[in-house]
Amino acid sequence: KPQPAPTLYQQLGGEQGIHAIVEDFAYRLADDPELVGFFANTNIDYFVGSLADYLCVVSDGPCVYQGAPMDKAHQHMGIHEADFNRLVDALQATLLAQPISASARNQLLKRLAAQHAAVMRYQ
Ligand code: HEM
Repeated sequence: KPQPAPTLYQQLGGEQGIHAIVEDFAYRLADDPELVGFFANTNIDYFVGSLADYLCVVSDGPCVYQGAPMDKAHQHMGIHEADFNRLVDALQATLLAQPISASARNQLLKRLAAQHAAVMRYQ
């Protein structure tokens, strides 16, 4: 009997895989002098949990995202195009450091890139 194609969530390693992604990503943000300032007033435990839920939903996983929509979540942070690209590069480095296939990595980056307009809406 043919097996259903694995969801992107499964390809990312499910709950454990996404946990590892957000953890690695948070360390990269903290280590990046250009990005860390954006998170100066952020509750990092909350952020990491909410980002994990978000990535789970975006990858068709069995989660509920209860945070703000992407336009409101980032409004008036003064995010410039270069900041956006830098954050995506940090995420790319995270995904490369995890046991994730190129196909899954590119699918996730594509789904997140689709949020560019929303994130930049109120900058
Ligand atoms: C496609 C790109 C992005 C995605 C998918 C994304 C996703 C998220 C999510 C899910 C949250 C949690 C929101 C909540 O729980 O209400 C969040 C918060 C945040 N994001 Fe992003 N983000 C993106 C781009 C960026 C960029 C480019 C920056 C800055 C350079 C940034 C800075 C922040 C900060 C500082 C917070 C925490 C806000 C707070 O403390 O309340 N994000 N983001």
